[in-house]
Amino acid sequence: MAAPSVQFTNFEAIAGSSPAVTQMRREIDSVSQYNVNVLTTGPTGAGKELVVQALHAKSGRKGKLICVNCAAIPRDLLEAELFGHEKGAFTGASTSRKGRFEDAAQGTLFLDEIGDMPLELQAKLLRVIETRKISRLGSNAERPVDFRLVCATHKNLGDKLHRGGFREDLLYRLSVVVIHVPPLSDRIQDIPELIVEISTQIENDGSDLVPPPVELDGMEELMRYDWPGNVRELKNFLQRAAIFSRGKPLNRSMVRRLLHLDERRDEEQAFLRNAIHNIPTAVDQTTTSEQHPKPFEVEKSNTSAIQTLRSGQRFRLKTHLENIELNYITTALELADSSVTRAAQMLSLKRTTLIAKMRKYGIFSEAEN
Ligand SMILES: Nc1ncnc2c1ncn2[C@@H]1O[C@H](COP(=O)(O)OP(=O)(O)OP(=O)(O)O)[C@@H](O)[C@H]1O
Repeated sequence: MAAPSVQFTNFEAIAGSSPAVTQMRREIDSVSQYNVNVLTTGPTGAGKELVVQALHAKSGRKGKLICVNCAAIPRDLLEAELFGHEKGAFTGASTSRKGRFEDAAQGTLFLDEIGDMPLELQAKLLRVIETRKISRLGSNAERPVDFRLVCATHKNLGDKLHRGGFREDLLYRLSVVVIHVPPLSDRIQDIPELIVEISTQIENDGSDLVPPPVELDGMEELMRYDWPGNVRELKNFLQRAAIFSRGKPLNRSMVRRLLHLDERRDEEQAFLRNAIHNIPTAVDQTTTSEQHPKPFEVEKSNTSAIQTLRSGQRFRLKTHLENIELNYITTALELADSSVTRAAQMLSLKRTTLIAKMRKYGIFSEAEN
């Protein structure tokens, strides 16, 4: 089986001129010539692999860039994948085979999701880093290997280390240089440049898709969104836009539709109305919990949490809860004709607590009474 190597990426393919991306490019530039281990960190879809491709492209190393995703290969196969095996080393090993360390000869070995590497293999990796030699499974012969090691993780390896899931000595070895790729929400000013670069990539990827131009109000909407799936989510969005916009430039309402923002808002508002109408009030003293489902019961039927958490996209509970809180407060104020007192009753909050929350979110109520 041929080793999975990836296309070289131009340094220029890393779009963005925010301070964070400028710094990232500078770090790639400085470190690429040296054969030191590099760890790239950052949330999923932020561009870690792109950094690794740029590091390899700029390194001048003659061999290939070989990628191994430690989370995608079953534990018991990962060792043979990395180290290779001799014929008969295990059931089914009918021929001998090189491993990825050997495939990366004079090139770069990229171990993605290194945080998922089992502890036993971490010990073996540490030894290879120290000796620059490997033994294929089923053989005691040591073979010299010449590779440059780059690893990536979206997990906090420090946390994993404290829980005993990652070796401290290996972490120090891997992180001679750490290049952090920040979430897209921390460099929102890069979005226009990213759209240009990614649209060109999509136009040239053989899919026949042509992302539409973006109007000013559409761009504002895109820059307001928090992109939990980072640049990958932006790319998916542009592919969706190319399919559904029928060549029309993207304005605010199309962007909202394609991001399903109105549906999310409607869902939350419907949930809120349902919840508010089921809160027993002073007038409705006789209401019992049997007659009206509690808000919790309404929430249990909501499958969006399962979908979001299973999607693999970065999810921030704090931001999500703040959005829900803000939505409840604004809707309660709307339903209460801006009366803070009545809105506070609807939300079962003290009036002073609601006022404090309104200040936090910058909400002003003219009909404050
Ligand atoms: N700065 C950028 N400029 C252009 N394209 C980018 C940039 N950052 C990311 N991309 C594109 O976004 C997609 C996701 O990036 P990438 O695969 O590098 O993310 P990742 O952090 O490695 O994700 P994961 O942790 O899920 O493996 C890719 O198609 C990549 O080309």
